[in-house]
Amino acid sequence: MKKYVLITGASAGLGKAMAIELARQGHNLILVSLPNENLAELAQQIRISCNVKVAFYETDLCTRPNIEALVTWLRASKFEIFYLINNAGIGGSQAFELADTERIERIIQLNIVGTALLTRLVLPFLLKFSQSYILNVSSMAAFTPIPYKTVYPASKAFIYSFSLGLRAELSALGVQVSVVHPGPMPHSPENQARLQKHGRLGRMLTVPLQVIAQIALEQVQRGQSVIIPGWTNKFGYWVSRWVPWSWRRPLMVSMLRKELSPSV
Ligand SMILES: NC(=O)C1=CN([C@@H]2O[C@H](COP(=O)(O)OP(=O)(O)OC[C@H]3O[C@@H](n4cnc5c(N)ncnc54)[C@H](OP(=O)(O)O)[C@@H]3O)[C@@H](O)[C@H]2O)C=CC1
Ligand SMILES: N[C@@H](C=O)C(=O)O
Repeated sequence: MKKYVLITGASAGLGKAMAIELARQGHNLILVSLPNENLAELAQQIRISCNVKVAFYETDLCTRPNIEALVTWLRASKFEIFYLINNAGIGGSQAFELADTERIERIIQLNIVGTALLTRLVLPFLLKFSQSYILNVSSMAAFTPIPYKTVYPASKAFIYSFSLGLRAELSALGVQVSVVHPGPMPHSPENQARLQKHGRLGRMLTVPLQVIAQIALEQVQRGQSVIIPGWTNKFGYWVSRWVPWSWRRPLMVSMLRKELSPSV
């Protein structure tokens, strides 16, 4: 039987890094992301370099019909899926009063609704195995409110709570649920520009993409529930638990205002 790992948001960033790492370990993959982002080329590169099976499906996971169509395709193709990685997610920094309502809706649809619905619909595939895995990608943003990001951290707090609840519910059925909380990942020009504005702090919080992918996948294999890559992010988690929000709030406001200020 050919077992597959299904990864959403696999065309770029962390999703792509995890796809490559899993293929190196010999896993067959199903890659999902938005149309027209060279997913076919990536699939072919991975097939050739890692000698594994790679299928791909291009869709916008912001709508329920698209998610249902994806799952219909998975069933029709008779894939045996033992590992689901819910990685696709969007965010960004902007004053809430200027935010486009469509953008707000897409963040919630993709990060929250899409993750919950896809997980529910893929679960029957996972339950066919005596041991299977779900890895949800949250963010360090899950642990604190963030002004000028507002909806994004709230969506990632959902992923954190959803993952822990689901883990408690599904462990008896042989499905292990983990959640990873990356800090900032400067792999796109937009993210690099934002991080540069935080100078040394931004650099300290940054863990290379491949390292995050390796840590996340390794910790899943060890049965870890909450995965926080990098000691600076672990310290950030500790701060979010023990330093009152009233103390952290002015710092957050100033950091995020700096991030939004025009580049010099
Ligand atoms: N970037 C960062 O600093 C951090 C990111 N995260 C989280 O990590 C995850 C990966 O982030 P990152 O690697 O930066 O992401 P990228 O923006 O680099 O890539 C996002 C991936 O998701 C796909 N995607 C975006 N929108 C949709 C959609 N509507 N339907 C289907 N696929 C979609 C993209 O597809 P396509 O290429 O086709 O557009 C792409 O493959 C996300 O959940 C993010 O919230 C957490 C902490 C920090
Ligand atoms: N992708 C998110 C990273 O934290 C963001 O847009 O802020």
